[in-house]
Amino acid sequence: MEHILDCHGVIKKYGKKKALDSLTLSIKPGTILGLLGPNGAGKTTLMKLIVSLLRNYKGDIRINGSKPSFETKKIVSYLPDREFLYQWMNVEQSIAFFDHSFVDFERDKAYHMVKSLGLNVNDKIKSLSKGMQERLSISLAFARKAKLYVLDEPLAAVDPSTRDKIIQIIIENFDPTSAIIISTHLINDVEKLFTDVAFVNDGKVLLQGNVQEIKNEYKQSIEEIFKSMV
Ligand SMILES: Nc1ncnc2c1ncn2[C@@H]1O[C@H](COP(=O)(O)OP(=O)(O)OP(=O)(O)O)[C@@H](O)[C@H]1O
Repeated sequence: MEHILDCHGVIKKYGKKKALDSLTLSIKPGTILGLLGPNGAGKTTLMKLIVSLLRNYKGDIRINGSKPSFETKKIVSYLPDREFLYQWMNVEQSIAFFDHSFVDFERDKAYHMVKSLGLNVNDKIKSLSKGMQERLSISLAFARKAKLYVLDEPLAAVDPSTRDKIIQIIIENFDPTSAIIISTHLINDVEKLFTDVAFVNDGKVLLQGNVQEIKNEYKQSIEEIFKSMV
């Protein structure tokens, strides 16, 4: 089966600083990968390379067989780790904006998701709390019918019960011909979402594999294994 994402020996430097140091990672369709690593491990750098926001790297990155480019952006839905919504818009205008921006955007799905997460279409973005904006951002990212979803710390600001609800929505809507990468520090809270995890530290992948197989092998929780490795 062809990988949706293949990264091989990826090196990315900022000046003399090596943010990624021969990083190798691959993802098959049907994978929900937790990208786990401490601050500064290289998670955001890797995600920005995948979504073609950063260039000038060494090694090889392939998305569905192609190098990251304007073309691959069409099949990758990206949720950055910073606010990206236009504050002057309301929820409905944000949905319309995404609808115009992406051919794979499913407007009805977006309406359904924002509604089930307790948002009103007339809510002004600037009046929404950080957690409410996160609910909208996640709805917009998942309303695209993408091949690869790249979500940088998407669940940090939402309360635990909303987090569970979002996890439920992601699982219910997950198309097994696609794949998701999610970076997070909230290992225990979101572990149930992952089929696979990759531990990243100092720009390298220390361990990647299926969650259940890793747990069986190490006989510890993912968080315990993670803490013993990084
Ligand atoms: N624009 C930049 N210029 C210089 N160094 C950078 C830049 N962006 C990131 N770095 C450095 O690259 C390394 C990896 O950073 P990155 O943001 O990818 O890590 P991260 O795993 O996403 O961290 P966090 O969990 O804190 O968001 C860090 O040492 C960081 O200081």
